[in-house]
Amino acid sequence: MINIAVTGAAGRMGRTLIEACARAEGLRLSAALERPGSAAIGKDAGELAGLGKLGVAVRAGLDGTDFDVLVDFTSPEATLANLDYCCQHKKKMVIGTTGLDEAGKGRIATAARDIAIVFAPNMSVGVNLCFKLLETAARVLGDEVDVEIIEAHHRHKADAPSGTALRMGEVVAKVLQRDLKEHGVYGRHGISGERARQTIGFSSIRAGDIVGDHTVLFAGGGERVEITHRAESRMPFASGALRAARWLAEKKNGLYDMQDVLGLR
Ligand SMILES: NC(=O)C1=CN([C@@H]2O[C@H](COP(=O)(O)OP(=O)(O)OC[C@H]3O[C@@H](n4cnc5c(N)ncnc54)[C@H](OP(=O)(O)O)[C@@H]3O)[C@@H](O)[C@H]2O)C=CC1
Ligand SMILES: O=C(O)C1=N[C@H](C(=O)O)C[C@H](O)C1
Repeated sequence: MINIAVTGAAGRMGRTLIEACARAEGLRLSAALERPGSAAIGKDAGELAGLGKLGVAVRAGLDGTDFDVLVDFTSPEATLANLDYCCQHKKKMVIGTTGLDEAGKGRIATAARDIAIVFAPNMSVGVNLCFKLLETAARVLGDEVDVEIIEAHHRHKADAPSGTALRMGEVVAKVLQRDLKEHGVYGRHGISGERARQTIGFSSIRAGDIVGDHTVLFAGGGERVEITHRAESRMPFASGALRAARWLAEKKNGLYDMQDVLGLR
C-alpha cells in the first residue's frame, strides 16, 4: 500500500485527487493539507471531495504526517516550501503546479538529486500523447509553416500561458532548433506588423469554467494542421498524478515527467 498525501486539498485539483485516491487500488490517502488559516482545516477530506467521510482530517502543515508520496497541485510558493520539507524528510513528490520561474524549477532539479520527483505541467495521457504528435508535426512541417499555440482555461487560473502551452512551445522549438526566449510572442496588440516565420505565438483565453483546451496550429500556404486536446474533466490529471505516484515507488531519486511515467521518452 502506498500512502499518499494531497496538499491543496480544498482546491479544484485537490478535491479531484482525493476522489481519485479514494477509488484507487493500492493507494491510501494518509494525509490532506491546506493553507494555514483555510476554512477547510479540520474538515474530513472525503467530505470536501463530496464522497462522505474518509477519516482523514485536513491539516495545516506536513509536520507529524505519515506518507510515501506528496501530490502537490498548489502554487509555486507552497510547492517550494513543500519541496524543502520533502527533501529534509526524504519523501517523494508528484508536482503538478505550474507557473514556477526558472529559479523555482532549478530548486526542483536540485532537490531531485536526493529525492524522486515527477514534475509535469500536464499529467493527462492525452496531452502527453500530443507532445509526441507535435514532435512529428514539427519535424515534417519544419520552417514551411507558422506555429501558433492557443489555450483556454477557467477564469480562476493564475498563470498564463498555461504550463502545458509553454511545454508545447518547448517541444516544437526543440525540433525546429529555435530558442523560445528569442522567438516566443505572447499575445499581440496594436500595429503588430507582419509575422516572422520563426515566431512561436501564444494566445491565452480565460473564461467561465473551461477545464483546459490546447491547440497547436501549424499554418502553411493553402493548408493547416491543428493538434488539439480538450480536457472534459480534471480526472485525467488526477489519474495521471496517481499513476506517477505508483511509478515513483521504484525510484530513489531523480527528476522525471509524465513522458517517463508513460514510457514515451
Ligand atoms: N499538471 C497538471 O496536470 C495540472 C496542473 N494544474 C496546476 O495545479 C495548480 C492548482 O490548480 P487548481 O487546483 O485549479 O487551483 P486551486 O486554487 O483550486 O487549488 C490550489 C489549492 O492550494 C491551496 N494552497 C495554497 N497554498 C497552500 C499551502 N501553503 N498549503 C496547502 N495548500 C495551499 C489553495 O488554498 P487557497 O485557495 O486558500 O489559496 C487552494 O485550495 C495550478 O498551478 C494549476 O496550473 C492544474 C490542473 C492540472
Ligand atoms: O490551471 C489549470 O486548470 C490547468 N493547468 C495546467 C497548465 O497550466 O497547463 C494543466 C491543465 O491545462 C489545467
